[in-house]
Amino acid sequence: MLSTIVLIVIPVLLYWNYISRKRRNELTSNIPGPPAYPFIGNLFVLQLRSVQDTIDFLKGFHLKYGKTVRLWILDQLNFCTVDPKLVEIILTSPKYIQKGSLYDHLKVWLGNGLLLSNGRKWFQRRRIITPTFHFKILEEFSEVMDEQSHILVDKLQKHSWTEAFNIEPYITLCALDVISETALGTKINAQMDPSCEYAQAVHTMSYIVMERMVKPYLKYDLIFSILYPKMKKAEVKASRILHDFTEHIIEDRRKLLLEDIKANHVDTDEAEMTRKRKRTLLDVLLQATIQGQPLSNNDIREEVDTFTFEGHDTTTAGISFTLYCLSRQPEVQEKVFSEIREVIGNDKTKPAKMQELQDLKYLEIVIKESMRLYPPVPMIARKLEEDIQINDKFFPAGSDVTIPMFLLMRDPEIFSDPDHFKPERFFTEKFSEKATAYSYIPFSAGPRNCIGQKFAMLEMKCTVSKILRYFELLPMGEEPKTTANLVTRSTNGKSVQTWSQEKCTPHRPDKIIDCHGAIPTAKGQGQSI
Ligand code: HEM
Repeated sequence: MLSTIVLIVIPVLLYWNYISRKRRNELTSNIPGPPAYPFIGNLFVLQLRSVQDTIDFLKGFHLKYGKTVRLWILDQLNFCTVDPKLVEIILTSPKYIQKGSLYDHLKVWLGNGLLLSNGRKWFQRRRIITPTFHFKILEEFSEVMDEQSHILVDKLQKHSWTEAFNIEPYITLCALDVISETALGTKINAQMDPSCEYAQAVHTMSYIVMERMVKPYLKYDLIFSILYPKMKKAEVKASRILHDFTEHIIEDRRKLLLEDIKANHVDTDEAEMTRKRKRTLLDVLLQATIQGQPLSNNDIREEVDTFTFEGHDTTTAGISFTLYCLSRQPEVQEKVFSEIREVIGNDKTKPAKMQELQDLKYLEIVIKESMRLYPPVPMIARKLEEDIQINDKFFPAGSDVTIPMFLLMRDPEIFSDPDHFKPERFFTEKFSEKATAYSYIPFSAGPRNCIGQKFAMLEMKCTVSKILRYFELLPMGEEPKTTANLVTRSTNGKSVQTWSQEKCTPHRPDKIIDCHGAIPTAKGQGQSI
């Protein structure tokens, strides 16, 4: 009986699979890619890869097959592209704003927040949230950034003059403190208490999401629960901790806001709110209405969770890779340090003002160059809602298109000497011209670009400049082994050695040069990163 069923069912499924792919296969046959098997497609090629070697794996793929590669994952047609023309069409058109299946695993945590929502919901939320990044509000946020980076340098003091260490965990906690205070209006003090439940849950959740992302068969909850029961349990626990935490804060803040309004301390006028206390993303959402209706706690929670996720791991990657690059490039570090002293002054305890941070133009291109080599968001993906035809190439609606940023931004046709850290290229090279503008997109581009990019730049500048005001970074410790995780990470951290600037006299440039002259030489110094 069983064999009869197998004999009938398998050929039927094979035939159905052949028919369902046939048209798409024919239409896209001129786009190269590895041979696909019935049913599974290229699943095995992908699933055998660990998170660690995603970068090398995709690099190899593009070297072998060209700028756009075709892949089948089960019945899903995928394209992986570093072709700026296709990237431009996808990112700039409001027709292609739906996210690819790559993001599905984030839903457990982020629900349908701004990063994952589509259509009308996304449009309305984007409109509500955009004012949170108003200049005036950012100015207040920069005070929080300064305070938190001050705690950070205190924590780093213990490493000064000792040995190379991984700076990333310190930056993570600082970034988490910044985002919770600015988005939620709540201090979680992660830097003072790294074992705090919330920080741990964020860490666990990020790890699990990425594990599921690189193993496409774990997309199905049932298979995930059967194959990885412990991980499933950890996912449920972490998501409960994260959701409970934000829900409590929303409740408390809603009560506070209502009490304030009752007591007439606050009127609903925006300017008045801003004047009385620091306005947070949560306040914006609590006061927002859509067609006269306030947002529910659940609606607000998904947005707040999205900000916590998007707003701390990304900036951590941006800051810690910049610090690593600076530690390996003493001349660049020297220039940044001089600029900081010129703009902010010699008193390192003085908080940096927002305008001063904006005036750090050289530091800005250093951060941009670091993000080119190590894009904090390693890849983005879209699901095509309509067909795309470019010359003889056809991309059918329903396909997923993935854009690996770390390959796009190292294209030798666009960037001279692409694997080298050369911040000055942002002054001299012409890749910002229209034709190649879509080759440098660490914050993505078009209608779904990063809403927090000004915030991110401010935080990165604030933290990096604060660290450099206190420490010189030495090129010690292992070179990072980069991997495309949810954000770009290094499997062995980002090692640097800090050397207290106290040892130099900030008022005496000759002394500074003496200090820099004492930098121990290390493997990789001045070499390609
Ligand atoms: C160096 C830091 C950052 C980088 C490189 C970065 C990069 C990106 C990229 C590439 C996207 C587009 C994702 C996609 O198309 O799938 C994005 C979206 C987004 N980012 Fe950022 N981001 C950073 C920091 C931040 C911060 C600090 C916040 C919040 C405070 C934030 C909030 C968001 C949100 C909410 C979206 C979704 C926007 C939408 O779909 O409308 N990001 N980010």
